[in-house]
Amino acid sequence: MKIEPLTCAIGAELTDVNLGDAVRDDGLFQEIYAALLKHKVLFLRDQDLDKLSRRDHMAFAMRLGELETHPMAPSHPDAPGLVQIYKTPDNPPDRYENAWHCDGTWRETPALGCVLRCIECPPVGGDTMWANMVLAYEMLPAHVKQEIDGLIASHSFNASFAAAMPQDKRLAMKAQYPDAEHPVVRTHPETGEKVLFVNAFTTHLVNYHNASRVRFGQDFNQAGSDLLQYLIRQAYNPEFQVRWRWKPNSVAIWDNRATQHYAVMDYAPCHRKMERAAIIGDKPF
Ligand SMILES: O=C(O)CCC(=O)C(=O)O
Ligand SMILES: [Fe+2]
Repeated sequence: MKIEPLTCAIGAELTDVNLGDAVRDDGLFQEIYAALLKHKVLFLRDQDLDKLSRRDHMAFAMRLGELETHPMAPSHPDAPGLVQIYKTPDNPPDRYENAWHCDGTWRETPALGCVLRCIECPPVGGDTMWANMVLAYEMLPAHVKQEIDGLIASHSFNASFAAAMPQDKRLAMKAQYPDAEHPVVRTHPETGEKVLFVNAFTTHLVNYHNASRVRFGQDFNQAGSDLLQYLIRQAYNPEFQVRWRWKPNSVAIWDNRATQHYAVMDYAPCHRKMERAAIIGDKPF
């Protein structure tokens, strides 16, 4: 297996390897996992269904942990647990993955990561981008790092994906997934790296207003929301990003604990079919 970095910031392509082999080969799996922790998102081409079956797609993901179910997206009929993200003329490209986000921060335990395969894609367009949120944290000015140390933020499903849902559905979702609170800076459980952990699902800073300091005499609510917006914007910096051009049978594996991503919706009225196994993560600290 060869590992070729795609940018200075994030992402590497794995070549000369079939992901299916890593289901049964521990050494290969460990090598891929080490590359994932280092590069944060890995890409592979030509992982056809006859080489990497749907069952093996799920089995590879299950080496990382238990599979997550999705409240809205349907599962594949032959592979329950594999979520279909199919954008077709009957299910036209909508506007819910084209926001910089970290998967499932509206849950108590956001996803550890995902394994996403492209089944069908438009001739051009429909790329996905990822951002390195460890680097985004590192590059913050020292006084901002100090200011956000110990801050907690609230995250809501309704803040992003559900904004366009009918109210009764939205309320049902809220009952099932009450808002979750997570540290603004989380520690990666395996690498120990600090990660800037706010995104499109983050609604407000929970304990900023209680800070016992006056900040330029400003209203704390406004200052807190300015600070949150500034932190959320860090993922938008191209210096922290990689952009991946899909082909059928390309696969991306991302560490959701250290990244955000954005699926570019620029391909209507073309089709795009993706299949995704998400892995349950732990509670951020
Ligand atoms: O379709 C994609 O490229 C990614 C969509 C997404 O946000 C996800 O699978 O979590
Ligand atoms: Fe996502």
